[in-house]
Amino acid sequence: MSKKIQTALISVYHKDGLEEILRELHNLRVKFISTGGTQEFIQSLGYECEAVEDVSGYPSILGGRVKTLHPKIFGGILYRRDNESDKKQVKSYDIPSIDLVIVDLYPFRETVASGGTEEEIIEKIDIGGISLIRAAAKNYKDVIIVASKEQYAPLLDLLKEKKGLSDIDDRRRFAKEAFMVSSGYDSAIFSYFDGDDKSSLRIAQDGGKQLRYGENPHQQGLFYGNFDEVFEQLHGKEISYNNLLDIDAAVSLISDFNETALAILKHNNACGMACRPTVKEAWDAALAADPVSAFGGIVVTNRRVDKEAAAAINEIFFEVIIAPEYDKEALDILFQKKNRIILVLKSSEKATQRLQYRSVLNGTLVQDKDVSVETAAGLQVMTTKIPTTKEIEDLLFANILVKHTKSNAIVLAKDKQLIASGTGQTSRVDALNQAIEKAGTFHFDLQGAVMASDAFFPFPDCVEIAAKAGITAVIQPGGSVRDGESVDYCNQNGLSMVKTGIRHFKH
Ligand SMILES: NC(=O)c1ncn([C@@H]2O[C@H](COP(=O)(O)O)[C@@H](O)[C@H]2O)c1NC=O
Repeated sequence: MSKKIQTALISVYHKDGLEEILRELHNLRVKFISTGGTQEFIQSLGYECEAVEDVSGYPSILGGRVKTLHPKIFGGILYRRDNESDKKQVKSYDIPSIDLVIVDLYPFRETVASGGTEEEIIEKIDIGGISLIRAAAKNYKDVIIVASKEQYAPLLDLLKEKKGLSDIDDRRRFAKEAFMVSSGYDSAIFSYFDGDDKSSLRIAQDGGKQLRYGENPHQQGLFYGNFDEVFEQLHGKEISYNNLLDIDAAVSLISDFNETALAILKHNNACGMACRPTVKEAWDAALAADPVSAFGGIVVTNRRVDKEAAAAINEIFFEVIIAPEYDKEALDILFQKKNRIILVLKSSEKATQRLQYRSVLNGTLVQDKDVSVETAAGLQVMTTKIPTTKEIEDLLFANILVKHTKSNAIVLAKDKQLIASGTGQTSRVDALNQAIEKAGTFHFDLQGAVMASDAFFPFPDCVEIAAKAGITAVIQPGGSVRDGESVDYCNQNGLSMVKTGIRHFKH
């Protein structure tokens, strides 16, 4: 059954965006009841508005901690319009009927994010507003609840197109959104109190985006997150589930490099990467590692893409390009392919969360993101031979790459260029053999190249194979009971080896 709005209770923290709603409600002769600041705002626009205090007969107390929390307000929202006993009670206690509630909660998340003090944060835990939302949403059969500014547009549609008349489906939709707001709000409060304890997991992610499908077309997919906060999409088709996985891997990888770098990724692993003075040179060197795999991949760089780089990149087919900036002429070239996704990385900080979540069995695994980036100062030389300065640069370069490669992983590099990697293998020897074979396929000379391993060498077999292939320096976490055997082999065969003490498994 359609219901008409007669009285609206409005209590909003941020007043902006309300003007048009007030105008429409006023045109529909809706009566306003409001809390202090909101009442002042409504009256400043020339509309009549009754104070909550005048309805309840009770002042706002405790510095505003208690203002709407009164039976006359909550009775007016919660009474069942088709229940005779409720109707009698409402009449006898002189409770007004409230059929629209508009709330914008205290900005709790924002206060935490802006580094507010504990006292400021606690005061931003909204009590009355959240209660109004829950009450109105519970009684959606009779009441419309607008629990955030996101719902102003749907409310305006209702006011303009349906002259304020709502049916039960409309009101239930608003109620659903309201519970999303209230549960998200409480989860944020819980997370703040929980801090680093992780005593239990409450995740509230608003606004899930339906993707075309999941990993495969027969699977459904959704993305919960704020893509637009991280990227500006300048061009191309809709981003898919697999694109998002690759984009995440690409941004994580490139964020670990300070100098000009470019990587090409396929299925979350880098199949090409190099650091060079210009993006074009980095592209050429990255592509050389594996021009076959690069086809259809994701390109990411940490520098502005110019015309020269764009022209070179444009020569092969790839799905996505990510960069912090593009020259206009570069975009003219890159726009040539209709579906190509062109992204501006606006903020790499906002691109990542401190924690990683993964569904396992009937639960969720949570861990800190692997943000460790090893430096020369932290390396411990294990062999009598000390790596040269150039080898150390290559070792650190390869070590970052191996951290971002699926385990078991081996990365071979030279002159800050990825030569080849062994990815996601069930043994470290297999990973190394895969890398050596691939280097051969693309005619790389491994003489003087370095090897990085994501975890320690359980046996000396890897250094034996590597030495025979021409590798001269090795970086690994260390920690195997047989480290000594690998070190002995290196010493006898003129290799240097450093350990980082940090394992980088990526399962
Ligand atoms: N204490 C209460 O009874 C109460 N009732 C509503 N509020 C909040 O007060 C704010 C609006 O206050 P004002 O209209 O005075 O600017 C809104 O964010 C609303 O969610 C309250 N404040 C916090 O709990």
